[in-house]
Amino acid sequence: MEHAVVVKNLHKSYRDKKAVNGIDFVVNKGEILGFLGPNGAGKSTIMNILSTILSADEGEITILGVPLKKNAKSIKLRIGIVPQDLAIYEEISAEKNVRFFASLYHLKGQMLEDKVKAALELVGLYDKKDHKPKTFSGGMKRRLNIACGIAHQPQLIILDEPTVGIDPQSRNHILESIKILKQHGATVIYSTHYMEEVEAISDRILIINEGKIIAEGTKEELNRKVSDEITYTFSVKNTERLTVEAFHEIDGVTKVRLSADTIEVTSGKSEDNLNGIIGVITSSGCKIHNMSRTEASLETTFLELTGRNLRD
Ligand SMILES: Nc1ncnc2c1ncn2[C@@H]1O[C@H](COP(=O)(O)OP(=O)(O)OP(=O)(O)O)[C@@H](O)[C@H]1O
Repeated sequence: MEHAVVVKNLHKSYRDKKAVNGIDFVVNKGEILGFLGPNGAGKSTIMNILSTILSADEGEITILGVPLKKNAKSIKLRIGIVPQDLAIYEEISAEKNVRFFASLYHLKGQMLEDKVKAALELVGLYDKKDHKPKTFSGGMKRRLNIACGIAHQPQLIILDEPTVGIDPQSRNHILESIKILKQHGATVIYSTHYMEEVEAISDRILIINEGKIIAEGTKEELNRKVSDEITYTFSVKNTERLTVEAFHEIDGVTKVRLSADTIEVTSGKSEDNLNGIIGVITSSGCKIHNMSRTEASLETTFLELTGRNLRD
């Protein structure tokens, strides 16, 4: 797999505060990498270092095949940066904003106009191109911020919490836009503390906490790291004749909890034993009213790995 970004042993401190504490990761070409971590985890620091805005104290970074050290200027022209704080001009039209930022990348003439139009269309603001951002909602400003960062059609796009505090419609629009950028061949690094966003769009997820990467993988791989188990919960009547032992005779069952109207059976995920479990219940004369299944979610995985809730 070709790598768009390779980061080795990255460190960054602000005076005595260690914000990034020796991290290594790669970003595969063409993927959306979700950077998930709570406030203060170090996400912005890493995004700013990759964006060439901040310099690292220590570490080696290669972006699009070029070492970042000594090549920041040329790399900057090949990447798109969508900063956490809005970087738009409130008093000039949306179109002029995008044109200004795109022109910083040496675009001119018809090529510039085409890319400005494409960027405004991507974020759903082309019909508002003549309006000034001061008249926009928070979500529209965030969308314009993205258009400004990506209009030059960079190979690598770095977005730092691009959906903070916006309406669901704008959020969905932004997530869809990012998927389209990937379809057009871009590599995307996306930092957020919203679990559902990384779940919705990431090919791979890095979980960062206190300046360290504590887990990485696809959503499924991360969940498997914490638990390979599934719990079936049955709402029932007449549990008097049921015994815990009867369930433990079924292959894969690891835990059973019985109460007057509920049965919880935990089992290895890969076991094909649901029929056996239901058989034990019904053959004892129990009537099942309802059943649900619970697997480890990214939320529970995060809690397990960090001891912190993402929304704290
Ligand atoms: N300029 C700075 N001076 C001193 N400390 C800083 C500075 N910038 C960040 N920090 C500290 O470094 C740590 C990492 O901050 P960073 O902004 O990278 O985290 P984050 O994961 O992006 O959080 P957030 O979601 O709040 O932006 C935090 O403890 C933060 O307070």
